[in-house]
Amino acid sequence: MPSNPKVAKAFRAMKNIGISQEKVKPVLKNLLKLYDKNWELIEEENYRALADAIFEKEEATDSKKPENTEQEEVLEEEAADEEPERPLKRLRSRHQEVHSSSISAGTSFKKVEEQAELPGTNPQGCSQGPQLNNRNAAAESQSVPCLTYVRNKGKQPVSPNSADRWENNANSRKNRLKGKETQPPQIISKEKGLVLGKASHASILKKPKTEPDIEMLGTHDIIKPKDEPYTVAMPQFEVPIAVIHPEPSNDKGSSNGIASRKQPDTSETSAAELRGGRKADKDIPTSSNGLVTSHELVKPQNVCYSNIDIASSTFGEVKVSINCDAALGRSDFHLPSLEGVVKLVGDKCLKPFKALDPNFSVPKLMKDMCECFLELGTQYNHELQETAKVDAENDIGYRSMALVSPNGSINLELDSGEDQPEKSQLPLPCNGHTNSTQTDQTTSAGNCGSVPEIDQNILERLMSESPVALCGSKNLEFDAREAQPEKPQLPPCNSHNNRASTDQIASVENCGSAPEIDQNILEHVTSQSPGPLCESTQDETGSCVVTDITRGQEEVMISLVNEVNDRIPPSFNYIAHNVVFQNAYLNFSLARIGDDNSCSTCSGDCLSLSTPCACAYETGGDFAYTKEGLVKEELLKESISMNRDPKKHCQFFCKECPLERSKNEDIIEPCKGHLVRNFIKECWWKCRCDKQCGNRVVQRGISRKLQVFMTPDGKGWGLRTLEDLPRGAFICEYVGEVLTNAELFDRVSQSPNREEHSYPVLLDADWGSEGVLKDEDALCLDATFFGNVARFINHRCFDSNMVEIPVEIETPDHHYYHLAFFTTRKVKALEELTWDYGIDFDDHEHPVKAFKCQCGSKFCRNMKRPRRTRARKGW
Ligand SMILES: C[S@@+](CC[C@H](N)C(=O)[O-])C[C@H]1O[C@@H](n2cnc3c(N)ncnc32)[C@H](O)[C@@H]1O
Repeated sequence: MPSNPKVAKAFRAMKNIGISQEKVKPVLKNLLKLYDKNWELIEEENYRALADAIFEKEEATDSKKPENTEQEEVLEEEAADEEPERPLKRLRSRHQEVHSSSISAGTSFKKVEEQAELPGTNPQGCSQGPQLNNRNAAAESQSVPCLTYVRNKGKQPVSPNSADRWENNANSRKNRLKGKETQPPQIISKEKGLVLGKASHASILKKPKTEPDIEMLGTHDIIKPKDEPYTVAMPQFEVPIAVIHPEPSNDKGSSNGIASRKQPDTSETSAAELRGGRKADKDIPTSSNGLVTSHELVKPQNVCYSNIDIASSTFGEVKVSINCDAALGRSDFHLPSLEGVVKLVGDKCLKPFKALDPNFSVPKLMKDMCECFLELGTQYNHELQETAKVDAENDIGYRSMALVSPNGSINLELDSGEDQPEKSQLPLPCNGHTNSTQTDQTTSAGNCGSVPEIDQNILERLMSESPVALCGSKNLEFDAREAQPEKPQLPPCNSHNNRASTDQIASVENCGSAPEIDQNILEHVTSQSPGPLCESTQDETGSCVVTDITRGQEEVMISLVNEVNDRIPPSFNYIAHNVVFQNAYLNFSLARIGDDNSCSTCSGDCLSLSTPCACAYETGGDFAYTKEGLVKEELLKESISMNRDPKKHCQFFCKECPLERSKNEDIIEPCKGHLVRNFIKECWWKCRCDKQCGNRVVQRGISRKLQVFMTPDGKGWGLRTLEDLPRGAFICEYVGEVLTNAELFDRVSQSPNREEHSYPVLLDADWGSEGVLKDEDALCLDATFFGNVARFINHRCFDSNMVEIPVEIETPDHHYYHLAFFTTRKVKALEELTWDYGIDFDDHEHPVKAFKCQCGSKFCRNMKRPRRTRARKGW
């Protein structure tokens, strides 16, 4: 045993997740050096830093060199002063509770009949459906409880030929999390004290409690994919952040996924020069601000907004200074925290629109910022100031200052730069500073420099939207130029103002030293916003056509046509992968994926193995896909049957249903039930099979020829296939913002027009494994503002040609998963693709008003009477 107990403990922790000492030792040694022997950093989150660094190292090197095996050497070498490798994944210093659902015992399913009964033949009828998808049978329905519960103790693969393999699916899934206390699912059972109430349609809608701001910070804990650069501080405000995705379709950023730092660019050319294509004028006034280093700040010549100043140094530091005269002479003004201001601006600008208001502009944003500053400043709030002080103690990349002149005019400065001198405490209220829009006259922040965390999103938006790009002084291997996916040439915009087009992209590219930002976000803001799809042209027949609504974000181009009416393409931000909105808790860590949840010894294509690997446990010991990449019959039938007749399937009932909780926290109605769904589990990073392994389908993205079109029957836009499709084919994932159920409730309640199209679905397939699910774990997806092609899929009652199946990719914790659509039958080219939202058309109390169904199905639930109850898949 090593003499240092901390080392021994680290070895033990790694051993627990299957990592040998040989692998741990060199990495631990490096980490110790890197963190100055700060064991706290290494130990936190159950040695997550260490585990991640080990995995990264493994991924980065094809050949593994055998290391010395003596643990003691680690200690001996702690003192060695060779330059350690940087950890390949950046860690966040904050502490975070490792969440995971407790495990419930698996449930044995009844074998489904070959063909699901049609509604007409089933007097019980299928239940009504969801708007926010939750196929919970409404409580008045006669739900079929699970009668047997079998625990898959051995986790042994089940014979692929076993007729019971889908029965084992749920068992294995419930057992997948290590070290979790097992507990049976909440089943309809009076003995367990669960109430099986009737569906109440009279619940009072109540705004959910909003989390305090302090909790909003640091709710995300995301490891970036190896192909992407890492972000020091994930954005925390209203703009969603990209969720990890396994194989970016565009090969951008660092090829090996290692975000390393470049040496600072010491060239004399400043970012402003690059943008303007000329050398900096050394006579341009420079800042004397204490926060700025000796590098000159150069004002670009093309900035002409009277109350905004932008200056950059030769090292790429940039300062944005906003002058807000409106506080002039106001004695009631007190300096608010910048965090508060940014939050308020976020609320004001972003909340109502999400996809940017077509009238959005940076000057307007800055004006809003000044107004918010004034608003908060005149409602002096001591608590806010305290928060600012606390936040100021955090080490953050972006600094900001708020200066108030003696005459009350405000000068806000946003400053990006990591080599700033120590932050100064903000004396509050601060009202004795010289105001100037000239950076050289700006008073030192030392006198008034609150340094709260500023939303990186705001900066990124500024980067992409501003006529002058903001550049940070952080130099990373990541080059914004690489971040631009190769996009097909798009026809010129003819109906909208595409502010974030190539000009802005170019200015970001030219920065050379882009701040460290999430590549996905950069893509969103540079290529997506503002929302409208503006590449529509008219073809010779006068039809509106968009060549590729994905703007190059999918492997295939997806066109849009309107041959029916004058409606122009909708305004939204196309994203190929989910993004996290705000409070949703996604805990991705390779360290959480044990060996029994990945195939670390596989190579090539797992589907060709004679005995299925560990990744097949989830699906009862057999892979979910055929060699042709289609979902296997049994799983498909089971999934279809679940949608068509949920009452025949196993449901769980939450102890305290998040849906009901968000409606009324004081009187929480009984849970109306959630289906226990079968998951597909795909191989992933920790697996050693290759990227083309047949057990990786959804993560590879859309491959079929699809088209968005205007439906002729009043359903608005729809999605259709341009090729014949076999049964069981993957079409697309439902991509959108990952929100908590409470956030969604909030969003929908605040929506000015609730009757408009809404796109949320619940990720409730595993809610039952928890006692009381926390708000941040009760997730859903909303594609209203950020989404992919799935947002165009229309509803069809009962006999839709697609079915959704939950897919586990990055995390065994099923709070978060992917919702993937597969065909339920052969589909002919040009047929519309539909899925059954599961809406209860009679639920008039639902926050989202149901549309009048035009699905045309002979089983349409909206037409047929008497009503059938059917649980929504959504809310
Ligand atoms: C996910 S969106 C589908 C795309 C939508 N048609 C559009 O134009 O953007 C859902 C919305 O489409 C419309 N919709 C979907 N299925 C429908 C149906 N069967 N009948 C009538 N409207 C439908 C409703 O307005 C619904 O809120």
